[in-house]
Amino acid sequence: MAGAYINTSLPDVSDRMLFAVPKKGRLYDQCVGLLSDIGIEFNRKPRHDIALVSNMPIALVFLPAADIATYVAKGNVDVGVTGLDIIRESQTEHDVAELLRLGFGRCKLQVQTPQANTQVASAQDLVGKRIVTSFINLTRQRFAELEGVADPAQIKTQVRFVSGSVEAACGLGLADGIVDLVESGDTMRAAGLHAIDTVLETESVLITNKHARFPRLAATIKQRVEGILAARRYVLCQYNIRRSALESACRIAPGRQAPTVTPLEQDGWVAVSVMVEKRALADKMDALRDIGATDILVLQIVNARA
Ligand SMILES: Nc1ncnc2c1ncn2[C@@H]1O[C@H](COP(=O)(O)OP(=O)(O)OP(=O)(O)O)[C@@H](O)[C@H]1O
Ligand SMILES: O=P(O)(O)OC[C@H]1O[C@H](OP(=O)(O)OP(=O)(O)O)[C@H](O)[C@@H]1O
Repeated sequence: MAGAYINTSLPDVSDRMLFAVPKKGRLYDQCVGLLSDIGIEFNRKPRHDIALVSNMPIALVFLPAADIATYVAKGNVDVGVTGLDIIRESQTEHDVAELLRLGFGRCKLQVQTPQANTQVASAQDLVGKRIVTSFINLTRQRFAELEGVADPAQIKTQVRFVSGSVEAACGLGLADGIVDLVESGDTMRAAGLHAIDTVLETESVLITNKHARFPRLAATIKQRVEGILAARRYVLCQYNIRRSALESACRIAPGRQAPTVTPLEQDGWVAVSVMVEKRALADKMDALRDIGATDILVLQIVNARA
């Protein structure tokens, strides 16, 4: 077997589901935090890109975020976490199944141009000009739309690939515009650029190969992640209210499925327990108070299952 060799320092992963995780960069900390929250225990040795999970038949494979969609699509790994932008750019959306949007790594892929260049007010004004980006496929698709051309290979806009520091391209005179990710906008503004078009809104996604070898395990991971996402998004709100006001209270805070209602020892009163979205909590508490709810308590949810 030419080229084949056995590396005895690599763990045997043949019976394990391979789970790809970004090895560094913007998604790394959030992914590792999520793994811990869903009860995945592992010990990653320094400079090792494979770590065996000690309490589940899973091996974590630490890979560049930009390559994960392709590895999952080709079946080199079974499941993975990466950005929607990467899935679309690597044109793997038909070969991977999206299990779950994860709510972190949220940003926009935007067309940007120097603020000082008043000749360019919209992306249409960049048609036929020079664009620099790490997202050549998505950029060509967007300019094909703007140019009214069916085939992105036929566009007249010149799209050139760079692997990083995209924002420097206009200042260096290499481009009339760039297409890159924007979250806070700090990097864009520091480079004297502003956004004139949004190509894609992205966030991180849990994906699996369409012919996954471990569908039950992948479903378990999905279910656990859903529980953690729900726990992060909701709190448990408990209050007492007169039974006569219960219907109004349930309209204010209907919960995910329905509130749990328990009779109180005090005649005509009930205790209610309901999941409430954190972002709406203060308004809901005010509204419940206004219709006579008392002893309104808010409890943190550590984990959940639907
Ligand atoms: N500013 C940002 N805010 C939120 N999410 C981001 C941001 N930048 C990138 N991402 C998301 O994280 C993914 C990986 O981006 P990142 O810049 O970490 O790439 P990387 O090249 O793997 O890491 P590095 O830049 O350290 O080499 C992106 O494809 C995108 O989905
Ligand atoms: O709008 P902001 O909050 O400033 O974020 C945008 C920046 O984040 C990403 O780069 P990152 O910092 O991850 O480094 P990279 O250029 O090495 O990928 C992206 O490529 C932008 O440069």
